[in-house]
Amino acid sequence: MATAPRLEIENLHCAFGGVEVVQGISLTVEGGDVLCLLGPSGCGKSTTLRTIAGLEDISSGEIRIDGQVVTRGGYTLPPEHRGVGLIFQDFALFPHLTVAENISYGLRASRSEKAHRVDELLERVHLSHHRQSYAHELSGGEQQRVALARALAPRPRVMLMDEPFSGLDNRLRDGIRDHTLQVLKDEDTAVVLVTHEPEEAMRMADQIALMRNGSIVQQGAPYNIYNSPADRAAAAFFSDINVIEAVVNGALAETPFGQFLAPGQPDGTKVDIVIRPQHLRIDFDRAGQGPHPTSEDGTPARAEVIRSRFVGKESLVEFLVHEGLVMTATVPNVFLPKPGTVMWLAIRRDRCFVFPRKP
Ligand SMILES: Nc1ncnc2c1ncn2[C@@H]1O[C@H](COP(=O)(O)OP(=O)(O)OP(=O)(O)O)[C@@H](O)[C@H]1O
Repeated sequence: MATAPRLEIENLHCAFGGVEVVQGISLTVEGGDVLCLLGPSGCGKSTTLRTIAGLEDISSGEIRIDGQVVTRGGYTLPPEHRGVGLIFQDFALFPHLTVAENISYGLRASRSEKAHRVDELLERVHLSHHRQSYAHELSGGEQQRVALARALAPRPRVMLMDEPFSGLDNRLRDGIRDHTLQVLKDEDTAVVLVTHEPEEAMRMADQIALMRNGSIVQQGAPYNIYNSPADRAAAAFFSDINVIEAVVNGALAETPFGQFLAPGQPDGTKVDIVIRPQHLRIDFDRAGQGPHPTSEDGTPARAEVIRSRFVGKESLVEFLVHEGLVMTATVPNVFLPKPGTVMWLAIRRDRCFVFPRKP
């Protein structure tokens, strides 16, 4: 018989004072997998997480862990019986307990089993030398690792993490994220991680659920979400975008970069053609001529440099294509053409998206 997924959420609704903030969310997470709830502030990420923990009542829907119903309209298994671990932004360590005591605090086991589990986790989070330290003697990163070990100690079936890295120093964050991910994978727990940072979601997630206004607008592996966004806003959530506005005529949208296919869109439909700055190609002007059109890049358009800036690994060059259409290209390394320089821009056809415009 096939085993049930570690965590299943079915058509979850949750409201505060009659206002629905979670509107029909369904999700599945397997053991050892990380699902990131990603979205702007107020879209309902934390509320969803809190319903999984059993800290928030739902209006309707169902939550199951290893096939066992933990929340259903009118029934809620108390948080302590769900087998879930929680890590929030403030690690909330007990200041009067040592690192080892913090980790063993929630463990219900014999003294020797506790000692064994604490040793194992201290090793896993590289803090064996700090077992007798107190929270105030640890750096932010070390405190985060104690919080992780403490949440993992009872071997939770599901780990819930709400912006767990946002209080950490920028320079440390990447290393701590990678290490945390490794520890979570080794423990085979199913992880739901809330974040509003796309880079964090891309780095940590096996699956991203992109949320907006209480609903999931798109769900998939980071690569797929980035490369096949569901709509203009989904594309814009992950990077700056360029948008060319056009109107459909005969299933085609006419632009300065040639025609784009708009299959299934009736004549007169307004569409947005979306392209990320790194997918514009730049070429030099040769006596008023640009490069030849190709099937890969379509027709190039003449454009004038407005501004160029070097921002570290790459340069940002802003172009005026025509009145009302400004486009930005990113170019690796240093490329700083002067304002007024005439160049030619082309769009990588395999990297652009055509979306009907939303009102
Ligand atoms: N206990 C509550 N009572 C009333 N409204 C609430 C409560 N908790 C959350 N909300 C509202 O529900 C909506 C969703 O909040 P939630 O915290 O889930 O969003 P979020 O996506 O996690 O945002 P953030 O990233 O800012 O934490 C918000 O409009 C918020 O004001």
